[in-house]
Amino acid sequence: MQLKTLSFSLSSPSSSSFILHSPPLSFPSISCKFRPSSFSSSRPLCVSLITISANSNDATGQQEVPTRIGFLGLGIMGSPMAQNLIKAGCNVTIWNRTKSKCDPLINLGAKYESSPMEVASSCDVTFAMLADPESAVDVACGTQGVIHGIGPGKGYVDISTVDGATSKLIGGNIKSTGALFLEAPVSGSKKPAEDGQLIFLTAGDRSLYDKVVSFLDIMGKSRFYLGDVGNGAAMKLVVNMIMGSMMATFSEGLILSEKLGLDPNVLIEVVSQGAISAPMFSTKGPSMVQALYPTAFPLKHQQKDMRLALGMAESVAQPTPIAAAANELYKVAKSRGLSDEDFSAVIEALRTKL
Ligand SMILES: NC(=O)C1=CN([C@@H]2O[C@H](COP(=O)(O)OP(=O)(O)OC[C@H]3O[C@@H](n4cnc5c(N)ncnc54)[C@H](OP(=O)(O)O)[C@@H]3O)[C@@H](O)[C@H]2O)C=CC1
Ligand SMILES: O=CCCC(=O)O
Repeated sequence: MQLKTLSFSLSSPSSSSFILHSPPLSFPSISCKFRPSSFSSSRPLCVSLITISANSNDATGQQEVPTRIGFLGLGIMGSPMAQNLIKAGCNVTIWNRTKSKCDPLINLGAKYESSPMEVASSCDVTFAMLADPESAVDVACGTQGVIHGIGPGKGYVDISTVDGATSKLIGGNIKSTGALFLEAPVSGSKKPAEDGQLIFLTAGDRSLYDKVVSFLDIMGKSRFYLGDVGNGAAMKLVVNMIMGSMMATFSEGLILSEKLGLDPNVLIEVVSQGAISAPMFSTKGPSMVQALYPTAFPLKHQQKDMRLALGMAESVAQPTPIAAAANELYKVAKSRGLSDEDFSAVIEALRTKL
């Protein structure tokens, strides 16, 4: 193994691409973050990358780094992710169904196009961060969708949390145009998105992964390359299935401690010092005790992920009784009008009148 430091400049947004001399495509699948030294958008950005090469002869590899970046879907996650790209000096073109959400990013220097098709047509690589399978398919493959603007030499990176079948459908349509496809769902919520600390779970075209690592490293703290399309989606859904069940059982514990006359804040403290300590409990617990649910991860999306994870488990005949029970709780919470609250509002589904 050889450690190698590479530098390149993103200071020429008008050129369509530039060449980064890179190692062969054989470096390990797990990479850590190396942050740019500055996030000022007013001067050229120098990004330093350290890549691990299994081969000391790297003179053969030349990697084209895309310069025109598209970003579709500017919700809770997409907005700060696109903002980090803009602040890092990238040349970003945006689109969102609700146009008003584009305005703050346009003020930061983003270009705007009026459809996913036009964004894909004007960019080298287009990222998308959409709500669910339906919106991800519509934006990629609908009448004004990405497939009508993308083609050979371009790439599409779908960061939305969807199931493997949806990702394969989108990937197949993108690749039929001659473009490359990468699924790249993320772990980490609103704050990690703002702080550029997301964890990317990628799968698909390895050559596209290699082209976009510098952008993933602006938005995230680590990245995994997991092979064929569907593996990133599956990993994401397993993680979120665990998270959804954890939150449901944590909610039961908080409610039960209250009913028993215990101080739930003390419960949170006890949990935080023991083997089941988790950042999620410490950060969300105190607000839950106050019945406050400021939205970082909407409850409707958590229920969507439980539903998709259960479907995935069904497809391989794997029993997941805990997740199935937790899913029912999220469905009750949705029926009580809590869809747009943070998913920690699932605790409300457990409140009963004595
Ligand atoms: N929030 C979180 O903590 C995390 C979320 N995720 C996943 O990331 C994705 C986005 O999440 P988040 O940003 O929180 O969600 P939001 O609900 O805040 O944003 C959803 C985005 O999808 C767009 N959208 C929804 N329906 C359509 C449609 N039919 N056509 C076009 N665009 C549509 C919305 O547009 P509009 O503004 O017009 O409504 C918006 O841009 C989801 O898949 C979620 O599961 C992953 C990790 C963490
Ligand atoms: O999909 C949402 C994930 C939220 C998190 O990882 O904190």
